Amino acid sequence: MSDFAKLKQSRKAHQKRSFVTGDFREPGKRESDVFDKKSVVDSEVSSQGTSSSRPDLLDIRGQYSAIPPALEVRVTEGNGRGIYTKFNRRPGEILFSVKPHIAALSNQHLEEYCSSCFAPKADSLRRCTGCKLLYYCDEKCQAADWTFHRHECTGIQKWVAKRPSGSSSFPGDAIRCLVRILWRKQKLGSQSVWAREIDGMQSHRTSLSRDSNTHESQLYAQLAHSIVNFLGLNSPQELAEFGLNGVSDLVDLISRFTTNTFTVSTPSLAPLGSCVSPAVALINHSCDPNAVVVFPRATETAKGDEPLMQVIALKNISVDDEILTAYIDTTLPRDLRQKHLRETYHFTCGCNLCAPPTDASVDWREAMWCPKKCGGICPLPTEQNSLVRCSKCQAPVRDTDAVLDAVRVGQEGLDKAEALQFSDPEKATRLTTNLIPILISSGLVPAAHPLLGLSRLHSSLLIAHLPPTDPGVEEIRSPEVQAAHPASSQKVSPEEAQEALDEAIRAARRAYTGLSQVLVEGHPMRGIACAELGKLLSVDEPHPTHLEAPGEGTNAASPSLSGPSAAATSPMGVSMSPPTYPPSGPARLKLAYETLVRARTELMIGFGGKNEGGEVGRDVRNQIAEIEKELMVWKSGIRNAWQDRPKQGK
Ligand SMILES: C[S@@+](CC[C@H](N)C(=O)[O-])C[C@H]1O[C@@H](n2cnc3c(N)ncnc32)[C@H](O)[C@@H]1O
Repeated sequence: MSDFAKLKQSRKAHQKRSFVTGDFREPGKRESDVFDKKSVVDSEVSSQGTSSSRPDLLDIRGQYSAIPPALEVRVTEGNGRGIYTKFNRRPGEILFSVKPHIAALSNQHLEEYCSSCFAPKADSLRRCTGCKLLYYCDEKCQAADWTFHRHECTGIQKWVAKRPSGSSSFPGDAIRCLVRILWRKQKLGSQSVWAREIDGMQSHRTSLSRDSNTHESQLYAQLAHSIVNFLGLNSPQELAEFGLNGVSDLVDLISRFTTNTFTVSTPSLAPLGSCVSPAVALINHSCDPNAVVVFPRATETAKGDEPLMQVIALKNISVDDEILTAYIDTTLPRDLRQKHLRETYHFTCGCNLCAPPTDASVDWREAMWCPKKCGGICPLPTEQNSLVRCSKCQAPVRDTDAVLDAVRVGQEGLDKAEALQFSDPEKATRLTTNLIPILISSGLVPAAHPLLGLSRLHSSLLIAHLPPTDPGVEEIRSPEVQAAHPASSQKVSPEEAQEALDEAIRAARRAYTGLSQVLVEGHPMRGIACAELGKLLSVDEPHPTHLEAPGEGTNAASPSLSGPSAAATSPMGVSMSPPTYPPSGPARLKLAYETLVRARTELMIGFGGKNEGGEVGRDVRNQIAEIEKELMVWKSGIRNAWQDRPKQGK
């Protein structure tokens, strides 16, 4: 076997085609979606009652020891407590690290991840013999979680015995987190630092709607009902043994949870479950954050400290500046962000991105290209404002109704495709495939909503269902897929597999381009999207359609994401096809290399320089080293072929 074939084989052996283990989300995003919104239960929770039992904001005796001395808690009017830095900070700096007070995996991940350290299953996990629901790496992990699981284990067994026959439901991660809090508080006492930190978290009980039909009221009722059930109580009065005096205290607990919970994610940002850290929860929100919360799984972290949460600086932060993270998906347009923040967090964001738009500034989240193609952008028309112009050449957008229609259809399609992505991925892919060209031809920029959402979903669906490109590997679809889609049961030809890969690359590039227009360099979502693109580009390099001169495609320094900079005619006088994306041969390998180098730079910020960009950053580093060796082999091969070419006139 040639050196090159060996290198290529070793790269392929090491690589999966994706770094991402599922769809990826805003890091640390606190989602109301973590709760099951489907069933609405009978018990109605009163939002009335005495004023919030929140202790004095500044009374933090002995609490928050997880916050390092370089940071401090300050109170401002309107925003309550927040965390400020006493020193200047650089992008990629780890501001603080903490193990959450409470964490729980979501049900769909229970068999794939350890319920104590949240590590993915390596060979096998060991199941708890009591509840037969939670799994652990080993006895050590089980022992570490026993403090929290002891009562939960019996609770789950009772729940299973009581549930209606045929139902496979288990209490979800939100309920298990809430009930773990109650058992822990009962054990440690309500005056313990641990319990005071939990009770000191912001509650919005007194601002909850009194209308029992709102989504929030129904969610609260459902959670309250499930907590009482899971604890095996007959009525809310029995909550007294957990230090809760009646329904209003229970509503306070739920409000603290919904306002302060975080989504635990994999190092590639796929959501895994929920967690609560009162120290990290002191950080206030901005739609243009200067820091981010991630779970990078650093190599030097002891297993017992996982899942370790880290707050990482995304920008330069000056002394006395407030540390601000984003609670919601900041790629969304202003109205949707404001709606989410009001509904879940009960405040109106006053950050610079939320300030009313001016004529001079156009937000890429709500923009389209100039109709005259001058290179400028225009605000997207809305029902209220259909007279929009290019901010550069002032050309007006004429057919605003068509743009409005495309955006509306795109939003409906995105909602549908998101709902179908796991139950019927083929239908979801058809929706994204059909809608993206409509929005592009209407002039939306890659970052505009809902084009960016559709592009991200499309990319993750294509990556998740890529056929193998290696002709030596025969793929056969599962009997379920064959039964559901007989037409798709034939073997995939190498050409079809190659086209599917190229299509996934184009989709990943569109998603990364959109994210780059609205998120700062180093934002973890950008880093992961760039790593995904680099990884796809490095899966395979189809044979080049022409022979390149040495240096033509293999060593250009500028990282181009817009395709190869191929000349119109090759040095050998052979007419070349116009530049296409993605390129083939060594140009593709070179592009993969440049994209991965860029991804590493981004990941070193978003997941911390000291963490070497987290687990994905370290994978990317290894992949870069392998591609470097391959590029050397390509270069010397091309040089030899160039030197051996038949000379003209001879
Ligand atoms: C996770 S807590 C943050 C810490 C909180 N300030 C405290 O004192 O506990 C979230 C709550 O803080 C407040 N908050 C966070 N960011 C804010 C902002 N940018 N403007 C106004 N209030 C904010 C809101 O009441 C929100 O529900």
